[in-house]
Amino acid sequence: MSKPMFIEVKDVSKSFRNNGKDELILKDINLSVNQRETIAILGQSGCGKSTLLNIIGGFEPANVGQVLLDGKEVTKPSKKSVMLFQHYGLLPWRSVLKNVELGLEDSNLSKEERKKQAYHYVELVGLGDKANHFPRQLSGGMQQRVSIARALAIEPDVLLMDEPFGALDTFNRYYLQDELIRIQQEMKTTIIIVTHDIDEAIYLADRVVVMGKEPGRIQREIVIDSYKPRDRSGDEFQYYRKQILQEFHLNSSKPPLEYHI
Ligand SMILES: Nc1ncnc2c1ncn2[C@@H]1O[C@H](COP(=O)(O)OP(=O)(O)OP(=O)(O)O)[C@@H](O)[C@H]1O
Repeated sequence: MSKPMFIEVKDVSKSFRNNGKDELILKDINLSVNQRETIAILGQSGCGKSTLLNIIGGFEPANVGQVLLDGKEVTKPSKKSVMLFQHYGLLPWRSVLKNVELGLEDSNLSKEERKKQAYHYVELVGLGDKANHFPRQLSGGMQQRVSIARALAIEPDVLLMDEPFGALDTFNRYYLQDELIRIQQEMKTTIIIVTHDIDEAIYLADRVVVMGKEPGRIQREIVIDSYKPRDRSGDEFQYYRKQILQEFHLNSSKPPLEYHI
C-alpha cells in the first residue's frame, strides 16, 4: 500500500445555517498535501477559503468527509498545526520575547529553555534587537513577524496562514514573503496559505489551488514549477498569472502590476 499523503482532505462538505436555512459553503473538497509543500488556496471573497483552513486545522468540523494529518483524523486543534491570522493577535502588555514564549508555556521546557527557544525564533524573523520591545513600539510588518515567530516557536509540522500579509503595504508584504520562503526552507514546515492575492500565491506556492464559489469547490490545481525565489516580473511568472487569470475570467491584454480578487 502506498504511503498516505501528509495532509488529506477527503470528500469534505460543509454547510452553515444562516437565516434559518442551511447554506452549502464547501462541496466535495479533496486535497492532498505533501510534507514540506507550500500550498496556496486562492479564491474570491466568500468562497469558503477560511472555512476550509479552519476544518484542516480542526477548529471547525466538516459535515461530511474527513481530514487526515499524518494518517490520523483531525478532530480538534493540536500543536501539530498552528494557525496564523491577518491580525497579529499579540498581547500588548507582553514584550516581543514574552509574546513568542506564550505558545511554549504549557510545554515541558524549563523556564530557561523556553526563553532560549523563543529567542531563537525572534532572531530567525530578524527581531533579535527588538526582543524587549512591546508590540506598540513595532510597525505592522514587525508585529506580523512576531506572530510568525510565535507560531514557529511551537515547531509545528503545519503552518496554516489566513491572509497573513493582507494588512501590510506592498513592500512589507514582499519582504515577509521572502522571509517566509527562507524560514520554510530552513524549517521544512508544511504551509497552507489562504490568499486572494494572485501574485502572492504564485510567489510562495508549490501548488496553487484555485477555488470557485457558491458552493466553494476546488476548480483547478496549478503546479508552480519554478525555483524560489521567483522573479515577479519574469516571463514564467506572467505565464502562471495568465493561467490563473483565465480561471477567474479576468484576462485582458495588459495586466496591471498586482491583482487582488
Ligand atoms: N460560523 C459561520 N456561521 C455562518 N456562516 C458562516 C460562518 N463562517 C463562514 N460563514 C459563511 O461561509 C461563507 C464562506 O466564508 P469564508 O470566511 O470561509 O470565506 P473566504 O473565502 O475565506 O472569504 P474572505 O476571502 O472574504 O475572507 C460566507 O458566506 C460566510 O458568511
